[in-house]
Amino acid sequence: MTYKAIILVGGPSRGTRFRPLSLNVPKPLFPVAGHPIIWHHLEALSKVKDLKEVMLIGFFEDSVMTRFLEDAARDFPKMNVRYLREYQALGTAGGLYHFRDEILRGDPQQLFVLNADVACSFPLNDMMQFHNKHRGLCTILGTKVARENANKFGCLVAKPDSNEVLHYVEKPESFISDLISCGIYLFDCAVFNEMKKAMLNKTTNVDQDPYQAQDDKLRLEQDLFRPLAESKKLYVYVTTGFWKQIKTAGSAVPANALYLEQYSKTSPDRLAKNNIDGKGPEIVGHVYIHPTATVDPRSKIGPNVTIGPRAFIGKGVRIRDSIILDNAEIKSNSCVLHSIIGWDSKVGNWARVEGTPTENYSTTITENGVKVQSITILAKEVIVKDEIIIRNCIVLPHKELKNSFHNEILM
Ligand SMILES: Nc1nc2c(ncn2[C@@H]2O[C@H](COP(=O)(O)OP(=O)(O)O[C@H]3O[C@H](CO)[C@@H](O)[C@H](O)[C@@H]3O)[C@@H](O)[C@H]2O)c(=O)[nH]1
Repeated sequence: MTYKAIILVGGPSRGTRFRPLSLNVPKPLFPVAGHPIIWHHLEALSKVKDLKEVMLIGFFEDSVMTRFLEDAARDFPKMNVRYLREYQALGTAGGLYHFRDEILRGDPQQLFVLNADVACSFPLNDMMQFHNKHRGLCTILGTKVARENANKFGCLVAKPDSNEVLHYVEKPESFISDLISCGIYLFDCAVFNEMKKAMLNKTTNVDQDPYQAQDDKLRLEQDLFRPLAESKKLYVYVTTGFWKQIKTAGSAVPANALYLEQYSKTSPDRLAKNNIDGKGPEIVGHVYIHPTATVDPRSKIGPNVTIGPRAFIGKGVRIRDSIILDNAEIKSNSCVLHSIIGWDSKVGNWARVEGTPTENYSTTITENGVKVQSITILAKEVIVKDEIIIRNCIVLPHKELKNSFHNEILM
């Protein structure tokens, strides 16, 4: 059996909820646990035997992906990783259908398709085993979420014994199931025939099907999964591993924590350790420090912290549950909690940058005109002066903050 994989990376117009961080880097390339979000997808795919090619499909300009593709070629030399650009947003199945000849070249039998905006333990080999036991065309990776969050996802009702999907409803208005789609799929390549039918159905049955969006996009969720479920060709593999959607900028922080925890089990050498002689920063829990970062031995870091390339962390600094991006500086005795500190930003001495951990899946930034409690984000090149407190704020690039702020979006 030979495999290929697709990562649906979307495009510039889709990164809006990831602002202000997507102003500087496209969301799929935002670093989490020391690597771009989709690097983690590649790492998981690299462990699938007989998977030789990964195609990123999206509508970003080609140049956006160049550097990432070079790094991927270095880090995953056994896989050919390429970028295929849609001339416009074609929908989650539209790009696959458009590039079908390219995808089917070399005659792969099965195809993984992964949404870019998720953090996951990616149990791909388990999905393969499950997939090869049923007679369906598609296995969806499923997970359970809290009932009140379920309608933000594709919801599945499956037969308890076989896990055959009986109903698939994308973001239903009322509750139908707490079993949801993780946006990770394994298809038999024969699914392209079903896509062709879905495409024809869409172009000929305009106005007739209330479930279909009336536009020229082809979507896996609305146009393909329902007919596949009706013809008993759709199955769900329910994972107990971790999974989290990365929609807002703040959701990068919990995603970071999940990947750091994974490192602790699969590659503990990637994580920072306390020096045996007690010299060096005090490390609490899971922490990733880029080798080019400078961290003062009198600081205390962790848990769930990533410190990026060339960052500088001064003496007496306390950081937890945060991502410090490239070349950021946190000066002496400052405290950074539940926050993202943007590229080249500077936090002065005795300052405090603090957010609120959020467990829900809300993507709204304000409610009734008031900023909701969430991770604090300093975008690129923000300066926080000495002794200033920034709590529960989103700060746009190039701002200099000379006063303390709470619960605000600072433009
Ligand atoms: N290439 C390409 N990619 C796209 C397009 N539209 C969306 N994507 C990519 O497809 C993924 C899904 O994005 P959305 O369409 O925004 O859907 P969603 O709200 O994230 O919901 C999807 O994911 C959930 C799990 O995270 C699922 O539960 C849900 O059913 C659905 O698949 C993202 O990685 C996005 O970048 C497109 O036109 N072209």
